[in-house]
Amino acid sequence: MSSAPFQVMKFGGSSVGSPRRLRQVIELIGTHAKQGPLAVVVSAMGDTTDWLLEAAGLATQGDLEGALSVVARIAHLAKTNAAALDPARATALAARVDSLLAPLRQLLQGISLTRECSAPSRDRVLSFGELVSATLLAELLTASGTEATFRDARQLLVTDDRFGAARVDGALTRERLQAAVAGWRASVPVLPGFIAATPDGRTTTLGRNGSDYTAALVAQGIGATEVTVWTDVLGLHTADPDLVSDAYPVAHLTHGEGLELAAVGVRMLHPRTMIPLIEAGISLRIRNTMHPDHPGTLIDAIGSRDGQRPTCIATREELALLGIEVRKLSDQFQLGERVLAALREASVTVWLSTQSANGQSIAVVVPRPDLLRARGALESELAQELARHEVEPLALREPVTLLTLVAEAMGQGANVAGRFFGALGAVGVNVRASAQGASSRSISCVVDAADTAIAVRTTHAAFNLAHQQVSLFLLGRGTVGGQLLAQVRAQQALLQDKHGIALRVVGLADSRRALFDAAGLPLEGLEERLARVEPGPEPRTLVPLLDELRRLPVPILVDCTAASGIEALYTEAFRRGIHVVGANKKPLALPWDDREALLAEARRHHVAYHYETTVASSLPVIDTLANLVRTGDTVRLITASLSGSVGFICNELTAGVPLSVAVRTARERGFTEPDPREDLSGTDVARKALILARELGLPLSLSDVALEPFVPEDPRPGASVDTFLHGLKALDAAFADRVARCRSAGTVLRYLARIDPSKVGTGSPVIRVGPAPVEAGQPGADLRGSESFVSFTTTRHSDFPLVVRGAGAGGAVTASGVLADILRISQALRGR
Ligand SMILES: Nc1ncnc2c1ncn2[C@@H]1O[C@H](COP(=O)(O)OP(=O)(O)O)[C@@H](O)[C@H]1O
Ligand SMILES: N[C@@H](CC(=O)OP(=O)(O)O)C(=O)O
Repeated sequence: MSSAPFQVMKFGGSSVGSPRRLRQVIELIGTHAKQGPLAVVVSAMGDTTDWLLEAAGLATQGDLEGALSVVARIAHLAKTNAAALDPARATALAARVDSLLAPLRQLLQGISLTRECSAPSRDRVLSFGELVSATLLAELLTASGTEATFRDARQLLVTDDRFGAARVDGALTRERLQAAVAGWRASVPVLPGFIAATPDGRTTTLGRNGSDYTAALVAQGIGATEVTVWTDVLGLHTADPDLVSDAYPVAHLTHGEGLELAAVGVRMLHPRTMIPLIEAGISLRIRNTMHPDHPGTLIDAIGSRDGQRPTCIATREELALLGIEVRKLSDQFQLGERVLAALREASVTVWLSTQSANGQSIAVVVPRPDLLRARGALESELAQELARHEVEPLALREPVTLLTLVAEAMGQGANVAGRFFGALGAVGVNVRASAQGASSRSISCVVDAADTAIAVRTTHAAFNLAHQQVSLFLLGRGTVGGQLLAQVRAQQALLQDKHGIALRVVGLADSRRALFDAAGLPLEGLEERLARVEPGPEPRTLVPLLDELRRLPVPILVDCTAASGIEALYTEAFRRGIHVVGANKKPLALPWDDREALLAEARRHHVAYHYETTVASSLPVIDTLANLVRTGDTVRLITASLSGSVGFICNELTAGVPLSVAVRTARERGFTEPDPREDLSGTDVARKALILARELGLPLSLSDVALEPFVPEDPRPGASVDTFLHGLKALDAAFADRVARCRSAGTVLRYLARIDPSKVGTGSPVIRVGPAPVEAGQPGADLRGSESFVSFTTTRHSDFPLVVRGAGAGGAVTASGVLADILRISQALRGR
């Protein structure tokens, strides 16, 4: 037992920030200490380090009172935690906290008097967080029955005097640790992370999140084989789980991938943590204190052999992008070298640098807090050139975020860069600078801070999710809209599991109300929720919501309304890169030039506009016609029964049902437009016929349609729907008579559209819509229920027309057609 190798465990601030978590930590250490020798490294409790920075800032402004109140906050957190864990010794532990913090109070007083906080003073201030937490943890462990001792890291870790981000003297540190470890077996050593000291004993810090670096150095120094970093997430995730709710923990990574992730800014790993681990072949585990049974993430020399394993997206925020450009190209200039050397000299971390191929310009990304220093260094390095106007004034962009994709096997995948930038471009994120390492393990780019969340979510989804997220903004909560919501709800799981498409309804609106949530609206009771929203006095503009929609993955505006004037909103959507799926016929029946302009706008912005359901509901009519035309066939005649509702009414009439009853039933079954006059007047059929004719490229308009209404025009067009339905009774007898005459002639009454392109230029109407008797045996004679049919007579289909036939009306079928259009967009994008 005594020769068994040590285990090193690091507990981050999140693990010791509350009594509940601290209790778990003490239990974990107790369990592991029984199994073998253990060394513990601990961070400051919760946000203590941030608070210490705040206190130093206030003191520097001369606000001692403010600074001391922050110290009181820090003391309160420590005392509360300690008292909760060891109530019997609460008073003694509180006194301990006060005595530990007494020098901090003095230090802040000094800073407030001089109004200056030097780098060494700042590091001293910051050291108190870890000193307090490590001291208390050792005491609480001992009280709980696990013998533990505070070991001051400042006597073990030796660094240079670059305060704030000190460099470790590896050899000296190892020497000291090796000498110390012999005394660590009897009592668990508890070391403060993050802090160290210069050879002459001045306190330094290793840089933010430096405690895991401490743990790695300790492991290397004492010959441990494994370091476990305990935190508040189930391991290293495919992306920051705070930004991407779909991110998931990665089981196994190589040291190389870990190094890359740390180097590009994954907050949970200090940039230098991996180096001692790689040097000594030590594996790193990242685990969740609250789920000690979960294996978390293992990072070791082997990594995962799984070629399909996930790709991580790392983000580093709070950065600034500086651009330097030479006005005239000169061989002697060596701009890049000089810029990087000047920044190195000024101790400015450079997160990314990228030079133009000819060396004429360079962009560097630096931490925002270092910006002044970076500018100063560059301006003095290039002072002469700037004065002679040989160099452009420095260009600055802030705040920006560094976004990096990391994967060991990335070089083997096809077109990773294309997919990465393509995904960003598709959601309108501008890439300000980019770089791909020679290692091919990562590809980085710089985006505006405001775009961080959308950029991470989008690239994460493009590379990691077995499913593709599709964001739907649904207009209209009538029959079709309601059915669509029901179908999305019913199909969601299957679409995600079997087809890899995650449909998310992010918005629902009617003419006066809207609900929107970028994270997705819960579908249960959604329509009722919308109905409860207080309607605005005016029809509301949805354009601001389009601005939110455009930022989501695969944004689609789904129009299930019959609204007029909606084309303005479509145009706004297209301009924002939003696709449109419309069941609404009106935008397609606009004057020819307006319709063409609308379609051109969609093409210009490379977005889809699908409207298959505008003609015969979900029947594949538009698509079939488009394919005939695309493949070079010539359409000679289209005959169609395009109104499922009027078709249904014809069948009811044939069966002896009075007109007024038949219309009412059709409306109740959702076959008619909300106002059945649109169907009975033939306007709706005329629109559909026009849409079809226009698909043939015929620049016709509604006024070109020779239209005979099914039911004579309502003499009171302003009357309510109910009044109109009531009034239909007056026509029952005439219709019964008409049907009887058809029957005796061996025909069936139908309401047909005929599109005859040969009539173009003859003066006869190309499109005719009206009631027509159809002989038994002819297409359309035996339609059942609300069936529609479209028959295409073409050069290739001349003897037997190509017939598309089936249910052509009703909320459910139309909604299914809308859903199919939505899925077409998603599939086309995936295929691409
Ligand atoms: N790729 C990632 N995987 C996991 N966590 C991440 C990732 N990127 C950022 N984080 C954030 O890092 C946090 C853990 O790091 P940190 O704040 O240093 O914790 P601790 O206080 O335990 O050291 C997580 O809670 C998460 O919000
Ligand atoms: N307390 C220091 C060091 C550290 O590593 O903290 P954490 O383990 O909570 O990330 C910081 O906040 O930077």
